[in-house]
Parts: sequence; structure tokens; C-alpha cells
Amino acid sequence: MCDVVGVARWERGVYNYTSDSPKYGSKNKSEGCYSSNSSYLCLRGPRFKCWQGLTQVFCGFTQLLQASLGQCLPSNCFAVHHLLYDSTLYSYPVMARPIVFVTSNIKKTEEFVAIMGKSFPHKVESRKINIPEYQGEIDEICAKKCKEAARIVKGPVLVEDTCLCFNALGGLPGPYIKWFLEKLGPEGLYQMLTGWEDKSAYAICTFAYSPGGENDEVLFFRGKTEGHIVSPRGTREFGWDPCFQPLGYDKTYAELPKEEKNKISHRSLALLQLKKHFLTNEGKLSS
Ligand SMILES: O=c1[nH]c(=O)c2ncn([C@@H]3O[C@H](COP(=O)(O)OP(=O)(O)OP(=O)(O)O)[C@@H](O)[C@H]3O)c2[nH]1
Ligand SMILES: [Mg+2]
Repeated sequence: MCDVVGVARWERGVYNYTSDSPKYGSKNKSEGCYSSNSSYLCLRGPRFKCWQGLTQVFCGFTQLLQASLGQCLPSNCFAVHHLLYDSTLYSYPVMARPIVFVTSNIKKTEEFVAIMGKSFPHKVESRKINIPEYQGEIDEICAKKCKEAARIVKGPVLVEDTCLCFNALGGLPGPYIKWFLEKLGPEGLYQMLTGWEDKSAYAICTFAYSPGGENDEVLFFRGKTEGHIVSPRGTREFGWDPCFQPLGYDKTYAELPKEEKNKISHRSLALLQLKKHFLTNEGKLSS
């Protein structure tokens, strides 16, 4: 198909490309970067002399990219190359790898899908993996969870950790709510506050994102909903929903229609931040 034979090495976004083409030889050495959370690939290389040569070089290069990234390159790639051919910095639109939402909790995935709809600018896949329940402060827990997920997935990941905090108990159970819920159920959670006048509580949801590299920075997106712990009412579909009544409502999360919960919940507020971040940073090149 073309006479360019090259080697592309992809290592978490950095590549080196050398052409062995007899026609273009070592002049075609180039280097660049591909950011897994960006939709652009950036190539810095020599100026190419003619349209024909350019097409051939990029033809081979595109094949290599396709092999490295899967079938992610859009079919209009060549058109963009041609438009930018006389610059030494080339930008290619490439579709980023899907972000994998790692959770063991199907209800979280359902709410994620219902809240995000199709408005998120990246493809997200969900994968059911049980990550250990770490101890510590929320960010510490989320960072560990996210890094572990990235290690397993070897690519961009999202994880989520939810806390339910009782003001009377200095914020406990907090990140340990899973175990309290498992042992006591929503009734027991309510009974924990017997003897305390203050029944106020808040739910915190933190999404943590990593582009996938071991040393990549983990980003946090947080949502908080204030409310009260009440005697359980409503469906028993999701955890502590029956005993959490959001502020300003006379219904518990479990009594509210799903669309209503998804408008005001800790999860929807965190996802709003996440969406804002990705919409703002969409298209920016990162090294
Ligand atoms: O009534 C609820 N309404 C919610 O909106 C909600 N979000 C989370 N949870 C529960 O709170 C604990 C968090 O622990 P958690 O963040 O470690 O989750 P998890 O272990 O279930 O999943 P994951 O860690 O694999 O993602 C777990 O018991 C979850 O079932 C909720 N319960
Ligand atoms: Mg968990």
C-alpha cells in the first residue's frame, strides 16, 4: 500500500517514529506525544517535501498508529495532515481510549449512566472489579483506589468512593459506611443516632480520574448533599437511600423518583464537576 516502513513505540503517550523508507530515510525521524485524555496527537518532525511523499509517510504512520491504538484513528485523518503539511508541528485528531469506570457496584453504574447520558465527551466503559476498601482520609482512599484500578486496567480509569457522614459522630461512619450498612442495615444506621439530637448528615461522592500511568496525577471531582438520617422509608434498592432525607425534601432518596435523586444527589454533583473538567480540557494538548 505504501513504501514507508516505520517503527512506532508507544509508551504511555510518548512515541518515537523512525522511517526506514529508502526514499525519505532518516529525515523522517520524528517524535511526539499522545495524551490518552486528549483527542489530539501531536507530532513534531521534519518538513516534508512533497504531497506524494507526505501521503506515503503518513500512510505508514497512520497504519502504525492504528496498530498501536486499535482502530481509533478517524477516517478523516489524512485531510487534516494535508491541511497542516507545511508546519513542523502537526496535530491529529485521534479518538482517545475509552475511560474505564471501575466499580463493583451495579447501582453506581446505573446512576452514572442515567446522570451522564450522552453528554460526556468521552467514551466510558464500565468494568466490574473489586478494589480493596482502603482506610484513611477521602482523597487518600480515592487516590489509592484509582491507582490500583489504573494498574489493573493499564489505561485511563475512573473510580468513585461514597461516604455517609453523621455530624453528631464527627463525620463517621464516612468512608466506612459500607461495613456499617452491611452489618446494621438502614434501620441500624438510624438507631445509631438514638440519644443524639442532631440527626444531620451529609453524603459525599468523590470521583477520581487517572490517565493510567503509574506516575500520573489523580484528579478528584466531588459532590456533597446535606440531609438528615431518618427512620427508613421507601424502596430498598440501593444501600442507605431509605434513611437519607436530603435537605429541603420531605422524602428520602429511596422515596424520590430516580430522576429527582439524580438531579440533586452527591453523585450528580460530583459528575457535574467531572463533566465540566472534561468539556473545558477537551482538545487541549498535554505532554
Ligand atoms: O443508598 C445509597 N445511595 C447511594 O447513592 C450510594 N452510593 C454508595 N452507596 C453505598 O455506600 C457504600 C459506599 O462504599 P464504596 O464507595 O466503597 O462502594 P462499593 O464498595 O459498593 O463500590 P466500589 O467501591 O466498588 O465502587 C456502599 O455500601 C454502597 O452501596 C450508596 N448507598
Ligand atoms: Mg468499595
